[in-house]
Amino acid sequence: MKTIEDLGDLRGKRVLVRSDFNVPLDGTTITDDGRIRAALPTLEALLDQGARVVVTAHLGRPKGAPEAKYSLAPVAARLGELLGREVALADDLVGDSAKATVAALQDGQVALLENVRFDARETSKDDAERGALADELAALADAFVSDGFGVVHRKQASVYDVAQRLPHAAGTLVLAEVEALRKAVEDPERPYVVVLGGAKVSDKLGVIGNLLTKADKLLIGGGMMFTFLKAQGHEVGSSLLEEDQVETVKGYLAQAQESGVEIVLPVDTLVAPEFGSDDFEVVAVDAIPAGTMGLDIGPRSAALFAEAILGARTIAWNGPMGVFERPAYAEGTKAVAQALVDTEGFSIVGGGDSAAAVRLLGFDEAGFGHISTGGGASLELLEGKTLPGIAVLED
Ligand SMILES: Nc1ncnc2c1ncn2[C@@H]1O[C@H](COP(=O)(O)OP(=O)(O)O)[C@@H](O)[C@H]1O
Ligand SMILES: O=C(OP(=O)(O)O)[C@H](O)COP(=O)(O)O
Repeated sequence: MKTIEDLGDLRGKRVLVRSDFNVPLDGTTITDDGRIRAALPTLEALLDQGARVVVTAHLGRPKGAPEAKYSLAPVAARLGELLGREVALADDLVGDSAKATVAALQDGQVALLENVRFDARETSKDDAERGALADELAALADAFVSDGFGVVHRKQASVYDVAQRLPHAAGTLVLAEVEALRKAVEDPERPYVVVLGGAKVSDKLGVIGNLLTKADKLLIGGGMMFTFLKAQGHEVGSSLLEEDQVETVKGYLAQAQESGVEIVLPVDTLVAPEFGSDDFEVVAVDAIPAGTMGLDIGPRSAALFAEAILGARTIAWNGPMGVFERPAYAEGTKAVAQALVDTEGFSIVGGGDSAAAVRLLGFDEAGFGHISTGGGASLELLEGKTLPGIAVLED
């Protein structure tokens, strides 16, 4: 991959940077700014050279139209504080406001475009639609730097198509992530254990087929566990469930058995009648009461998972074990994080929320082998897949 240095002298040049600023928010308060901090080295390197930096990023999953709760305004403010410079926020992505904001930039100044997913073309499956948006984005800049590692697994206009239209390079975050993760991908020390959880169940179920050919053990917690429990014939109440994936998961369970890979599922879970309720209890996974939802793995499961992690030489973890944002449902995630710190194996934590969980629960980042800013992206790299946002930079 080309680096920023390969782009030559960037003084006075308009450089479009794709960052991943998909940070956890409580209203308009950023609860963990790790992804913004991770973007700073590239932005500072460009600004120090006198480039005019235009940043594009997404927040959440808006449905292709502006929605106030997904505005990047809190991110612009935090980025300005961290850079120690004013960050102009355009009201739109490629409209009059964006054009005027970019035109007003002086050398060494930075602007942020409003949420790229407010434009439905960003995530379109249609090449021509994405291409039309990429043309408009490319018209705002002289060069493109891809540094949003958390989105390089997405074939989206601001990640993939725009790179085909401008001289391009990988930013320092993308380079560092790929280097750190490639080591684990190519020759993981064994036993190699992968821990999966979180809420993006349909996305992440897709990686399991390939992981079953790589890992020795898969530990499944978080929102993902209920589709597995259902596939085993258990009732899961009102827990997060991908009903249409139950058959696929049955296939994974059979595949694992044939190939000698162990899939470790929780034996107990913390349930409550509704999200946020303090009326919770721990039940066995074959006794989830109707009308309750599973919000964390239970203590027996946490001990089981910790034991597997402590016995491993390489551990990749993506996705919290429960709704860790509420202390009452954070114990499973804490236990897994603690085991990752205690193990003698090399540990990789991936994902916006998983990395945030580690910090918010008070763990020292130095206790982990690598904390990746990308969950889906790091998992797909670990699967051995070619990621569109990386491949396009290798051309
Ligand atoms: N049992 C569960 N039910 C619903 N949501 C859950 C459950 N367990 C974890 N989560 C949620 O998963 C979210 C993180 O998922 P995800 O985005 O997949 O992880 P990451 O960003 O680390 O890749 C957290 O906000 C957490 O509250
Ligand atoms: O948060 C992200 O990914 P992650 O939850 O897999 O770490 C990225 O910003 C990608 O977001 P997306 O999964 O909505 O494309």
